[in-house]
Amino acid sequence: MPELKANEIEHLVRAAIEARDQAYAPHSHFYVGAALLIASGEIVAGCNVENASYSLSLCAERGAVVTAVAQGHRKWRGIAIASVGGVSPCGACRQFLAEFGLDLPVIMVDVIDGSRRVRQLAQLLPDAFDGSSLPIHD
Ligand SMILES: O=c1ccn([C@H]2C[C@H](O)[C@@H](CO)O2)c(=O)[nH]1
Ligand SMILES: [Zn+2]
Repeated sequence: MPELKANEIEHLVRAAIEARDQAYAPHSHFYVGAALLIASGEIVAGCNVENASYSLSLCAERGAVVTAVAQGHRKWRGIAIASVGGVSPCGACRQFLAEFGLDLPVIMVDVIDGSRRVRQLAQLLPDAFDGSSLPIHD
C-alpha cells in the first residue's frame, strides 16, 4: 500500500471530519464527510447530499471525487471517510473510486471515538471491473 505519513493521515482525517459538518442528510440523519489527499498535497473534501427522491442521494466519497476531478485533479494518495461508526464506503463508491486506481489507502474514521480502520481499495473491491475489457478505452 502506498505509504502515508502520520501527519498526512491526521490532516486528511481532520478534513473528513470537518467536511462532515456540511453533510445534508435530512432523510437518514447519517452524516458523512470524505477527504482526498491530492498528489500535489492539496485536500479536496465532500459530504453526502440527500434528496427527497431517496435514490438520488449522493455519498460523501463520490462528492469528493467529483469535486477533485472538476478542479483538475485525477491522482490522489488516500481518502478518509468520517461517520458515526466509521463505516466502509458503499459498493457504488468503491467502483467510482476504482476508476482512478485500486492502490488507494481508505481510512475509515469513527467520529465518536476517533478510531480508524485502514484498507486498500483493492481489498474492498476484489476482482474489480476496470473498463479494460471495453472495446474502446484509454
Ligand atoms: O460510506 C458512506 C455510507 C453512506 N453514506 C451516506 C449515503 C446516505 O446519504 C446516508 C445513509 O446511507 O449516508 C455516505 O455518504 N458514505
Ligand atoms: Zn457510497
